[in-house]
Amino acid sequence: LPLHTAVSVRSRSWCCYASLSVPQPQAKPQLLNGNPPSRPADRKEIRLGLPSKGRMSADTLELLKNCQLSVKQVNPRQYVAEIPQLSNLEVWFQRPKDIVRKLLSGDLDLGIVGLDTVSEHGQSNEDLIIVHEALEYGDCRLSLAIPQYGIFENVNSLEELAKMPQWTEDKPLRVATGFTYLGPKFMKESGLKHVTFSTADGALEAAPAMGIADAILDLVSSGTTLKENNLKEIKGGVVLESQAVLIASRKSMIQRKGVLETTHEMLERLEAHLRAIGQFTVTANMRGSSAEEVAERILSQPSLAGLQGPTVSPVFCKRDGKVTADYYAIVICVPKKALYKSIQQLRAIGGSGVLISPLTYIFDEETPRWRQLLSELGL
Ligand SMILES: Nc1ncnc2c1ncn2[C@@H]1O[C@H](COP(=O)(O)OP(=O)(O)OP(=O)(O)O)[C@@H](O)[C@H]1O
Ligand SMILES: O=P(O)(O)OC[C@H]1O[C@H](OP(=O)(O)OP(=O)(O)O)[C@H](O)[C@@H]1O
Ligand SMILES: [Mg+2]
Repeated sequence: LPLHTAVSVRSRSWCCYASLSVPQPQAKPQLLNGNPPSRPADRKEIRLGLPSKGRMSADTLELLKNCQLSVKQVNPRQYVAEIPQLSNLEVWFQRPKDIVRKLLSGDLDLGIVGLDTVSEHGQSNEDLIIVHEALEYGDCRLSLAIPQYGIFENVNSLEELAKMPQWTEDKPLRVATGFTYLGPKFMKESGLKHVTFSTADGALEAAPAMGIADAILDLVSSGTTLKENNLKEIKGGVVLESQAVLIASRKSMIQRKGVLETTHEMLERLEAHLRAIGQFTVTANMRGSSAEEVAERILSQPSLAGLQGPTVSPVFCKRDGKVTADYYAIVICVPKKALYKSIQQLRAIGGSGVLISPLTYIFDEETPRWRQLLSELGL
């Protein structure tokens, strides 16, 4: 019977193809390196999802470029690209929420999106792992906001909002939000009983003035949009602080060849770069009688200790036929914020010819996040 069934189904489908007299337009598969796309289960390539547009997109490409992981995209409307530094990796440009969905469905292995998107669309799914939780861009918060006017004029906290007599079972607080998972969860955890939600894709700040909602729950960064729409945040109303994060599928890291290694390389470069962007390398010359004496002078200044103490090297010159070292070259790392104070302190102890250079990477002996990831994966 199985054989018979197989044959008959096959012949039926042959018939079906034969009856199509008009050639059908076929969706042209997107080719990467000349290869047709493979099915999720048997694909060999590693896939990284990056935001295709919106405010995260340019900053994500910029960060990767600064980590020497430039994305090679043929043109902005092509959704597939590569990072030549990472072999066997495909980059797919997708909307942030689709990146999270596709990580869960196994169609992507890694992704960069805002923490808000992971929390909303990942819904604490165990397969999603946040590999780097602070990529230092896309900063915003998911926050509850209410009108500055009318019955809300003297309401400044979530507690006060909850206590307002206006909210009853028949007439609940109406909240407009795009965060239909996190919103109700937050309100429930905050003990607000009489609440209903409505949703929209954008421009939520208009909802209270339009009479559609009493409050909104949306992303805030500078606060300008709220202010321009006569809305205010309230104490205790922040659901989540968000910034860009690197996420990965647990299943992919464990099962798909090469995903864990690629995650490690990306993590190392990201950590080393993000550590470096806060620092400058400072080199200077100092007159001194010995390297130790120069080092002592440097270490007497609070802003000049560097990451692991100063490097001091003799600068040799020939005088009266003899090779001597009257000067020493010093190299230290200085936090960008403390740069001017450091220069003043260097000058005060006799530093001259001060050169400042940006740093690309600071590699530690070991990356703490990598250890954490391995333990989370049980490896
Ligand atoms: N005002 C903001 N300031 C900083 N980061 C923000 C701000 N708004 C959003 N973000 C971050 O950028 C991510 C992408 O937001 P963006 O508005 O580009 O796309 P989206 O809202 O997901 O889609 P769309 O608005 O096109 O429907 C958000 O998930 C969040 O992490
Ligand atoms: O605090 P601010 O700096 O003013 O930023 C907050 C605004 O930015 C986002 O909107 P976006 O620009 O993405 O428009 P959208 O509503 O169409 O998503 C967010 O939804 C807020 O409306
Ligand atoms: Mg938006």
